[in-house]
Amino acid sequence: MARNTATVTRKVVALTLAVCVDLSLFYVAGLVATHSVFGHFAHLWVHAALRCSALTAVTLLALGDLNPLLIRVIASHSLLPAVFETGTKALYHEETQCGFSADARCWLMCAGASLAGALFWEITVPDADDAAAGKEKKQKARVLFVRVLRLYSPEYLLLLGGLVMLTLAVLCQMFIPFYTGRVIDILGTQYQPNEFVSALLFMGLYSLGSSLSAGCRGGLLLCAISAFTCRIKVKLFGALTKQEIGFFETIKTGEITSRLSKDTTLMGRAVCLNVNVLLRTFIKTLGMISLMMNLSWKLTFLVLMETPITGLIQNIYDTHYQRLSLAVQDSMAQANEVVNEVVSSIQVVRSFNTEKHEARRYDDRLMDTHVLKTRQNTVRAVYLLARRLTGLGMQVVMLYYGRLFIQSGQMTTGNLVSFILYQSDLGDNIRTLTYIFGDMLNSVGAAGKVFEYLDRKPLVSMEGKLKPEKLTGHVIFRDLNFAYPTCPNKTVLQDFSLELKSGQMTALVGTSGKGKSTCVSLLERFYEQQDGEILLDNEPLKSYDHRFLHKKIAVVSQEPVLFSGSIRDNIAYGLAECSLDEIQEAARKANAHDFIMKLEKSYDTEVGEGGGHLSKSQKQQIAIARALVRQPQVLILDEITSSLDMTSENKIQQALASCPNQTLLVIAHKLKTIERADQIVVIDDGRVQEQGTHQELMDMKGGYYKLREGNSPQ
Ligand SMILES: Nc1ncnc2c1ncn2[C@@H]1O[C@H](COP(=O)(O)OP(=O)(O)OP(=O)(O)O)[C@@H](O)[C@H]1O
Repeated sequence: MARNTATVTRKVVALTLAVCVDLSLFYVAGLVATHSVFGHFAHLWVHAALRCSALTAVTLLALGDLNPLLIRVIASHSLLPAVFETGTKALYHEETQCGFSADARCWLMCAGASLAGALFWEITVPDADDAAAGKEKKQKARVLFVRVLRLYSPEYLLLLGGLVMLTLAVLCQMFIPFYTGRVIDILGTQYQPNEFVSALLFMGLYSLGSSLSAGCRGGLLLCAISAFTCRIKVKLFGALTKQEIGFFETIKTGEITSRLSKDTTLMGRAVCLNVNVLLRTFIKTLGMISLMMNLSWKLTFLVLMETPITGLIQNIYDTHYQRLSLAVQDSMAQANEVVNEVVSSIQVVRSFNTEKHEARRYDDRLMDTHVLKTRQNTVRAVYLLARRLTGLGMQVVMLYYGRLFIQSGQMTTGNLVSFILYQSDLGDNIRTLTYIFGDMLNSVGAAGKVFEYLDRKPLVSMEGKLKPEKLTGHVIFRDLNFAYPTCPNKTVLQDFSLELKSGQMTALVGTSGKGKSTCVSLLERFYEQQDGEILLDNEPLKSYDHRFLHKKIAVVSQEPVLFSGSIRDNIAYGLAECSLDEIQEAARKANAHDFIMKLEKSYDTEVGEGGGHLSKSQKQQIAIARALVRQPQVLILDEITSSLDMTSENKIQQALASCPNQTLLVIAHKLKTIERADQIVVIDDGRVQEQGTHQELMDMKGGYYKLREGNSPQ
């Protein structure tokens, strides 16, 4: 706080000092000028340079630094009288005495003009100084914007059509106020039917042309936007599904769906529509200014003085509004997250009777959004008030001068009416021009988030190319060290080494949370180990082609996951060509065929969302069939017996025994089911504690023996 006060004081002192020095120099310059013996203009320019140097020195001394805005203000303020005088002399052979006499009005005019100019520059013209963080952000936004435009390339034809229509619409629209003024003039003076009819005819033609072109423009641009959004959504979805599993654990589902649904739409719509609005407004503004100049250049300059003030208000508003918009977006994503979580776990919510608690949680999140939205609306209300007041003030001034000009014969009543019509539109256009930059940055913000995901390289690479014709399924885990990306400090596997011999059954056992499923996740390449390597047939796992690997290594996990669709679709999931015979064969092995045939549409029965129409053991059997139909070389069964009855379990065991060349990795808590395994590996705290056959381990009376004893009721 104290620091802020000191800074403000220093700035006020600097300003006062600069004004005093400058006024003294300006006054002295005026006095000397009147008695000058050498050329007026040389004198004027020398003084301009002197003032410029003095102001720079004073500001540097007081502030210790000069930013680009200050340099611009100082330079334009010091040089304006000299430039103005020289220009007037060169163009009109006149002298205005603005720079020659020590006139305070001249000083005020120059100060106002240089401030307005610098302000306008600051708002509209980008600064090349990348050092400032804000500027860097804008620079980045521009790069993103150009990138979005490039992505529009397949729709360029539609966009071009839209732009042509847009130009036509704007040009036609611009002439309507002009003819309105003309009609008033014709009616106000001596009525001439021919002129009246022709003015009306032109007005009608221009209105028709403008409406038709505007309609076509809208249609073409909306088509382009729709095609673009679809393309980006598919692209983003593709990029997302390629990310490693750790990515989905760190990013919330709500955030991902929000990027996919909202940001892609915002990016497509806003960028394209912004370009449309920008061009339309730009063409219109230029046309209007030239028509207004034609009607009265003095009044036009007066009206344009409103621009820097509007720009400043707009700039302040944009900064606040954007910040609040981002906060609202985030807060809405958090509220959606609660809904996603509750809907997907509704059974848990019901059984723990936490409906009210969840509703409160949702309410809390919505309240955050509400507070932010209220703030956003307040900012908008204040902005609208400031904008209206400025506009109103300018209209009063314009009407006052308009009346004077009509009285002095410089314009007609019709001219003034046309001028007023243009002016009301011009104000809006200039506001739009300034606002559109803020809005572009906003929409580009959404594009930035989409690109962030599009450009993200998955941490677990999928670029392996190896697809050997023969695979034996010999797996080696060598000196693995692994921690999950979400808990990088908690080592789950430590110096973990294990060999899965080809065609043999290996069982991983151990108490909960010791790292058994983690081995499976690493074998599936869901994560990348920090140290060590996993070899499949003596080749690093990562060098295998992604599709090939997941056809050759299949997993049936603890929680079977099915997708909505038929049973047949679910069993053949991910396989381009898979006959019904193969599907039935796999279903028979998984002991699923009998129950499937009893269903009304047998293999074409819909399983419902997440397999909701089936029981847990039926889902598990289909998941097993899905793994078996691929005829994998390495089959992993992660605790599948928990949801199977004894008959199914026995049948599946038999079926698996009929594939003698398959490497089988089984994780089991029911130790009875793995007694016949070729090797049993006990895992404790991420290491192999002991390994051997059932009998060997029982004889050792170690960890396995204890587990077995604890397991004995089974
Ligand atoms: N996605 C994850 N992110 C962070 N930590 C995890 C993740 N999955 C598992 N863990 C942690 O890693 C450790 C080992 O988990 P893992 O699932 O491999 O154990 P497990 O032996 O298979 O247990 P269970 O028999 O209960 O399935 C546990 O402490 C667990 O909390």
